[in-house]
Amino acid sequence: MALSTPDSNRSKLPIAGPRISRRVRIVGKIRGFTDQESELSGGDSKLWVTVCRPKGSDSDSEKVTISFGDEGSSRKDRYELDNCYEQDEDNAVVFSREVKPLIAEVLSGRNASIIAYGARGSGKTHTIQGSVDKEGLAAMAIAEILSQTKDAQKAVLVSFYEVFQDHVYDLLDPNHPEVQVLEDSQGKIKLKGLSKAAVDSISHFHDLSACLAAPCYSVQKTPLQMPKRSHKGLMIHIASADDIKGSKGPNVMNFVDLAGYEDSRRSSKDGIMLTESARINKSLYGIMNVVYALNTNEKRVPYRESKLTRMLQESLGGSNHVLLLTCLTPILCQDTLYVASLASRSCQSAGQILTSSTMKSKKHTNQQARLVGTPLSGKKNNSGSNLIGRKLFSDRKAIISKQDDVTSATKFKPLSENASTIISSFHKKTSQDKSNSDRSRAMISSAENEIPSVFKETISIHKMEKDASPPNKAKDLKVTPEVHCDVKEILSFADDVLQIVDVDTEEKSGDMNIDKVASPPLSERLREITNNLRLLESSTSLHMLMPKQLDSSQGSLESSGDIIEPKTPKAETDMRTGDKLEIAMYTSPWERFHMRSSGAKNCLVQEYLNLLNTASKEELTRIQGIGEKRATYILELREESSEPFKSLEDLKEVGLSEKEINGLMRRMAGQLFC
Ligand SMILES: Nc1ncnc2c1ncn2[C@@H]1O[C@H](COP(=O)(O)OP(=O)(O)OP(=O)(O)O)[C@@H](O)[C@H]1O
Repeated sequence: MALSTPDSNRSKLPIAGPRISRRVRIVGKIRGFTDQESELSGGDSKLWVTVCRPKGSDSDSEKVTISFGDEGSSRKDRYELDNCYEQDEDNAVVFSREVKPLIAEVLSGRNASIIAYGARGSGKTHTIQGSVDKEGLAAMAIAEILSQTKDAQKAVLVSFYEVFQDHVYDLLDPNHPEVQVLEDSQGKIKLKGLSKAAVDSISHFHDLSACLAAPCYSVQKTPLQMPKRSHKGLMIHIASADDIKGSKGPNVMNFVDLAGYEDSRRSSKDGIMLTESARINKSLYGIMNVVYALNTNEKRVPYRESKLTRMLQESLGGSNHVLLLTCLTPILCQDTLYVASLASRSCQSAGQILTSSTMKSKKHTNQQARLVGTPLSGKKNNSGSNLIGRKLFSDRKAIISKQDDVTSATKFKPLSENASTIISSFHKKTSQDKSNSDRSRAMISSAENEIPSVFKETISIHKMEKDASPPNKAKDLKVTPEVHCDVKEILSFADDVLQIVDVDTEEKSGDMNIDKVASPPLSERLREITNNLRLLESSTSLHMLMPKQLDSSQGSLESSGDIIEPKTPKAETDMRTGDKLEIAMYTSPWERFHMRSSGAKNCLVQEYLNLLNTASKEELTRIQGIGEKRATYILELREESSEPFKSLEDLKEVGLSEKEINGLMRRMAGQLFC
C-alpha cells in the first residue's frame, strides 16, 4: 500500500488543541522504521498502516481513518481516531499540536494526562521519554512549563514512579519504596510516599529522569526469573505559593509510558510470563475502560479496575484533559491491530453510534457482535487478539442503535447512558421485528449488557453458598443482612425470559449450544440456585431487606405488584458535574425486564466466581475452558488468596481471553433455560 502523503499544509495549521466535546482525545502515532527494519527490507520499507483524512479537511476537527494492510491484500481493517501522526511527523510536531495546548490548560487550573499506549516496541518510550538524539514529549513539556512559569512565581516539581505488578514504586527515592494509593475523607486520592523534586532547568530534569533507567525491580527483592515489564510515569506538579498553602493542590500534568500490549496467548506460555502478560493487559484494559467510560459519559468510571487509573483518578475525570497516544508499528503486527481497535472503540463518544445499516442484516450484526473495536469494514478479523477488552458480555457498538434511540433512552435515567441506549435500541428493534429469533437474540444480548451502575449499587447479591455441595433447602442459603437482591425479581426475570424466548434452531446449534457433557455440575448448580431461590422466595420475605421507596409517582408500578423496586434516590447527582439527574421511572415492561436481568446476571456471575473459588480440581476441570493446567493454576492462586476470583476480569489471570470468558458466561446463561 502506498504511503499516504501527509497534507503538507497540516503542520502549518494553527494548533488544534484538545477537543472539549470529549474528555479523552485519542490520536495515533506511527513510529519510524528502526534501523533493523530498514535493513531487513533493503531500504524499501513499506508502511503497513495508512492514514486517510476526510477530503477537504483543513483542521483537526474531523476524525481520520487508519487502515492496515498491504496493497492488494484482503485485509481491510479500518479504524477511526481523532487524528494520527505519521512517520515523518516527529515528537516536536506531536508536542506543538497536542501537548502544548494542554500545558495552557494545566496552567489555567486543570490537570492533564498524556498516556502512550501501544503494542510492544511501538515507540511509546521514544515518544514520551525520547531517545539519545530525540527529545521526548515529557522533556519538551518541562522546558515549556519552565519557560511559561518563569515569571509566574510557580514551583515546578516532578515525581517519577513505576507501576510494576500492580504496585506503585517511587523512582526518585533510590530505595524505590512502595507508594500507597489512598483516599482521604473527601474522596481525594493521596499518593503516600511519592517523592517530589523541584526542577529549575531542563538539564536538572534530565538528571532527575535518569532514575527511569533504574527500575524498581533492580532494588526490590525480585527473583531473577520474575517478569520485568512495567508502566512508567512522570507527574509534573505546578503550584503557586497559594496552592501550597491552601487546600487546592498543585495542578498536575502526567506522562505515562505504558507497558506494551502483547497477546498473552502468543507470548510465552510459561506460567510467570503468562501471569505478567495477563496482569499488564488487565491494567491496559483498565485504562481503556476508563477512557471509554469518560468518552461516553458513563456515570460510573471504573477507576478502581487498575492501580494506575486509581492513582491518576484526580487527573482523568471532571474537566481534566486526557490525551491517549496510540502508538502504531509501521510493520505488520497483530497486537497493533488490536490496540488500534480498542483505541478506536474508546474513541466513540456518547452521541456516536452505528447507523441502522449495521442492524439490517442479522447475520452481519451477529458477526459484528463478535468483533472488537468493530473495524469500519464489515470484515471479520480472525485474529485471536482482536477480541474485545471491555465489559464482559458486551459489545455495545454492535448493539447501539440510532441517535433517536438515544433520545428515548434518556428517560430511563437509573441506567448509565449506554445501557439506556442499548435497551432503547432493543425496544425499538423488537417493535419493528416481532420474530421469535429476534426476540431471543435481544434477550441474549440484554444479558450481555453492562450492569447499570445505579441498579448494581442497589441490587447486589452476595455469596449465597460457598459449599461445593448445593443446598437442598432454602434455609441453607446464607443470606447476610447486606443482601439486597430481590429474589422475586430474579425469578420474575426468569419467567419473563422463558415466555419470551423461543430460541430458533440456528441459535440452538450456535451460540446457545450447551455442552452438557463438559459441565453438568455447573448446570445442575445453576438449576439448583434457581430452585432454591424459588423456595427462598416462598418461605422468606427476603425482599423486606430492600426497603420500598416508591412515592406516589410510582404508584402504578406498586399497584401492579409484579416488581419490587430497588431503592431509587429521588434525584441522583452526577458525580462529575454535580448536576441533579431526573428521577427514574421504570414504566415499560422492557425496562422492567432489563432491570431484572441485571440482578440475575449478577447472581449468575457471583455463583460462577464462587465455583472457581471453592470447587475441587476435579470439579474445575469439568468446567468448559478449564483443563488440568488451568485447574492446577487456580488451586495455586487459591493458596495465595482465599478468594482469587472477585470479578470476571480476574479470569484473565488464568489466561482466559475476554472472548473465552464471554463465551463461558453465555453458555452458562444458556444452561439456565435448557
Ligand atoms: N519514530 C521513530 N523512528 C525510528 N525509530 C523509532 C521511532 N520510535 C521508536 N523507534 C525505535 O523502535 C524501537 C522500539 O521503540 P520503543 O522502545 O520506544 O518502543 P516501546 O513501545 O516503548 O516498547 P516497549 O513496549 O517494549 O516498552 C526502538 O528501537 C526505538 O529506537
